[in-house]
Amino acid sequence: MVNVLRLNDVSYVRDRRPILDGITWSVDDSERWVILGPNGAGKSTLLKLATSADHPTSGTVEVLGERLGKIDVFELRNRIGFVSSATGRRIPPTEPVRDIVLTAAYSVEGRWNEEYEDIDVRQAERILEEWDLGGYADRTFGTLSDGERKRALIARAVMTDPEMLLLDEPSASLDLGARERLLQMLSGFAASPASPAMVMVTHHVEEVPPGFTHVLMIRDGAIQAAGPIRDTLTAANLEATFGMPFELTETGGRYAAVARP
Ligand SMILES: Nc1ncnc2c1ncn2[C@@H]1O[C@H](COP(=O)(O)OP(=O)(O)OP(=O)(O)O)[C@@H](O)[C@H]1O
Repeated sequence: MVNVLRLNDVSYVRDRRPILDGITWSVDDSERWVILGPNGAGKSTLLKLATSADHPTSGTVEVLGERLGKIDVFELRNRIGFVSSATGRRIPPTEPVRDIVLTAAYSVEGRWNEEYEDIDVRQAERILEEWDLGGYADRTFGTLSDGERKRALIARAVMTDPEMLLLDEPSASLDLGARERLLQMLSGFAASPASPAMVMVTHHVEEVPPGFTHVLMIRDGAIQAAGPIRDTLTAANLEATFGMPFELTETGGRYAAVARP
């Protein structure tokens, strides 16, 4: 097992307010984590540190074995796949889906006059098929549905064979069918030993893909619970995290929660 992310007593303070408070957490390459918590809990801020886009106010963050503040973060970022609504906004709407994936190999958004290697073109074709986008390669990003866009962004993120894949609410705004399709794909991807470590932020236990191994539950910037999903994703921990009692059920690796009357 190789450690890909390690936070030690991390705090992140803005406007004198602790947004993350005393977070100690680590992720190994074989693990697939879900970060669960209410709006404003600090989930995206945690991912921002994991992508090396920002530094903690105190404590230490090690990403892929490198301590933030001591290394060239641009080199590091090429080894991390990251999908969020913000990454989607950076893609030009006129960009064909094939190029969205292909340009990741060259760390650019929007094709210019680059010459692509055959090996990259073949890899992009393979990944497009894998994420069920083979028939969309010539379509432009602006013409895709939300579900297709999410898959295109994930395909782009995995194009560089990242050592860690970070997904910030990938199924937000998807209809039931698109959500289920995406969860099946994430679940299949998570099951492969060749896949990188994964960390996925969500608000909903229904969006936990089967096969994800661990859960980190946060509220007001502090960890409420963290550990293997089957021991940690409990009604008691949900109550501590979301501040109300829930009935939690699990069927075939899928979770559902409703408020307890
Ligand atoms: N740079 C900043 N300056 C001031 N406040 C910030 C900054 N970044 C985040 N915050 C605040 O920190 C809190 C946590 O934000 P964050 O986006 O990490 O939460 P989240 O758990 O991802 O929320 P959501 O589920 O709603 O996306 C929020 O109240 C947000 O307004």
